[in-house]
Amino acid sequence: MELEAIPGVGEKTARALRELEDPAATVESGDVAAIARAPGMNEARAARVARGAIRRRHDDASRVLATDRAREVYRDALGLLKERTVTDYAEKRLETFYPSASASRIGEAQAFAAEAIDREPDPVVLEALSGVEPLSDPPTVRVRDRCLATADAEVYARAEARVPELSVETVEDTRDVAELARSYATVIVLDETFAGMDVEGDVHVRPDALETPAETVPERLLAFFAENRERLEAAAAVHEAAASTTDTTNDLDDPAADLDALRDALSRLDDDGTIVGDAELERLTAAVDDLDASVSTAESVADDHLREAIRERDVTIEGTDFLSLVEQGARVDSLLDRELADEYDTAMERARDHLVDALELAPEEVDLAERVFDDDPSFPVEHDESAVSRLRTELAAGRDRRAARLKADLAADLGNLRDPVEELVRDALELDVELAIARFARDFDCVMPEVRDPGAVGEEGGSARATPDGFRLEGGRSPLLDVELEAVDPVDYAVDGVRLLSGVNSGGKTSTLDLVALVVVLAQMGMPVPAESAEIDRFEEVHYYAKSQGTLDAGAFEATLRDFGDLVEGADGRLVLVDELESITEPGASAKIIAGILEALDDQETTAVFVSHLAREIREAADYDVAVDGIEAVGLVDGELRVNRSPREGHLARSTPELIVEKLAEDRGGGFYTDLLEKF
Ligand SMILES: Nc1ncnc2c1ncn2[C@@H]1O[C@H](COP(=O)(O)OP(=O)(O)OP(=O)(O)O)[C@@H](O)[C@H]1O
Repeated sequence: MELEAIPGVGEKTARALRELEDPAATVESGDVAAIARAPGMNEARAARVARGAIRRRHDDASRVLATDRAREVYRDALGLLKERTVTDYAEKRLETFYPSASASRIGEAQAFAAEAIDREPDPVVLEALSGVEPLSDPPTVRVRDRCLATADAEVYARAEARVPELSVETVEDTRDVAELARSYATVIVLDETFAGMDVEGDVHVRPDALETPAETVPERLLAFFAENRERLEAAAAVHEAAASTTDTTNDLDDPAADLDALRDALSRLDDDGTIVGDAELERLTAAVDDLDASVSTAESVADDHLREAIRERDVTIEGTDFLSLVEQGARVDSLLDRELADEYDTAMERARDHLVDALELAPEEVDLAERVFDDDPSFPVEHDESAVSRLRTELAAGRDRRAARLKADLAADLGNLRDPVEELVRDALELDVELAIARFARDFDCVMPEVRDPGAVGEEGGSARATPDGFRLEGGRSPLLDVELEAVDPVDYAVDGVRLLSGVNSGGKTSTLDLVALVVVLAQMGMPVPAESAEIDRFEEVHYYAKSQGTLDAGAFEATLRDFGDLVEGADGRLVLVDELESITEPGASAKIIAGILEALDDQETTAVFVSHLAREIREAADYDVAVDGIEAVGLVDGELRVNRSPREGHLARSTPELIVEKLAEDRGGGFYTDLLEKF
């Protein structure tokens, strides 16, 4: 796939995306975290790329959100969903859901959401999700005791790119390789031509070394798993929590990775990528570290023994010995040797035993240890430094061999888990996306709406675009209202064509427009909507104009009129929601302007609701029979309006002033108020 063909992906972004392992598949997967792994990419940009890929797949160039207020409603809708995520990933992933006019895109998103809303948002699963994050690549580890060698310039370049962990050295002949083997513990030669050479040291000829990084640099896998340990454990916990809930709707597919194998592998790995939990490696490591201290303690053990022995011994010196001692400076140790030979042997025995015990030496190491204490007798006892050094070299080599073998074994196990854990984590993160949708649906008693093909209903044979069927809501309850959900009165409202919506002050006209906009935006995102039932046309564009704050100056007024000029000349299949357009200028002119706009829209296949307090005046100014709906006050109770929030079709609602005059007329029984009432 041409990455540049994705809307919003330029040359620079495409170049970054090409750094991914499988750019096309990753971008198509919608996996925001995986896309965000491209260099210089963050999750917000990754979400835009994923959205672009979705648009491309569905050949969807629609721009449903046509006005600022429509975009605000989308942000609110997205906000309600995002509030219900646990992970940052799910927040960003939800941004790939946008209101679309493409039937196939809406269908795809609806299929995802329909499955999601069946899930049970179990608190244990949500808790477990809090530790899950997308897997991250640790910084490159430098391995200094191993190198790659080649005589080929091309192989050299490839080796540097593929295995940045190791130095790559140029060699021309076996002598060069031998030279390298003296500086590096292990040399991996990449050229077949060196096969069969006889060089001392740990030298391997492995032309496939670049293709088998798990063997060549097991450290890479170990570092990856060490870095991601907590995320992996959390993802495993999510799978287990999901599997253990009583509700089977929570089951994830069988986890991609064998969780026991994963836990076992992780238990063998330290946070710095080294091996833990191997008694033999621990013994060898401790032996190397404690060697000097143990030698010196062993000396003390021997000295203590000798000191004790000497203290308790009566030594008789023959006269000649004594004389030679005095005259010739004969050494005391020769005397010691003779007099305390047995004791000295015992002392050395104890020193050796101490060393073997303290370092927990294995039988094959004992021989070297014994040589540390087989010097000439002396007091205090002295060790043989070169024997200590040999022992140290032997132990360190044993430790390194063991560590290398364990690393290779562990890397082999982890290599099998590398791809499955990607899936394990992605499934857990995707579960969070689904649970957010499920919680949203539950919190607001949502239903999956029916998104109709425009013109598909009510038109014989489904000819070209028919009269719009608009929208039909039953029991809609807007989560955006400033009252508790329990206190929200459900709203029924169905509109096809162009309507004026009249009603008392604070009756809920603006809230009705908000509800309609929210339901349409959510529905075209493929999401459930807060209603008992909802059917909507698949709108090409949503134009929602909020009420202006006060009268506009001449310039702003002209700009607004131009907007509406464009609007009436626009394409079919739009939803137009306008709130009290009259507030932009004086009432007389407003009524004429609104009437003119309604006339123009009525000729088109547009669904429109204009909220206005000037319904009567507009009707008079219009040259056709404008349809008017009304949010009615049922009456005034204790100075408070009782309202039926569901607009009544074909009904011009009485205004608040009219209602108050009516009440006064009733109270006083005739006179001024009754006359006044007649003027309405
Ligand atoms: N369906 C509803 N359920 C409960 N309360 C509602 C509902 N709709 C609106 N309200 C309440 O009424 C208030 C006023 O609603 P809204 O602003 O939509 O009325 P309006 O008819 O547009 O008012 P105005 O004519 O003054 O512009 C809201 O802030 C909300 O508290």
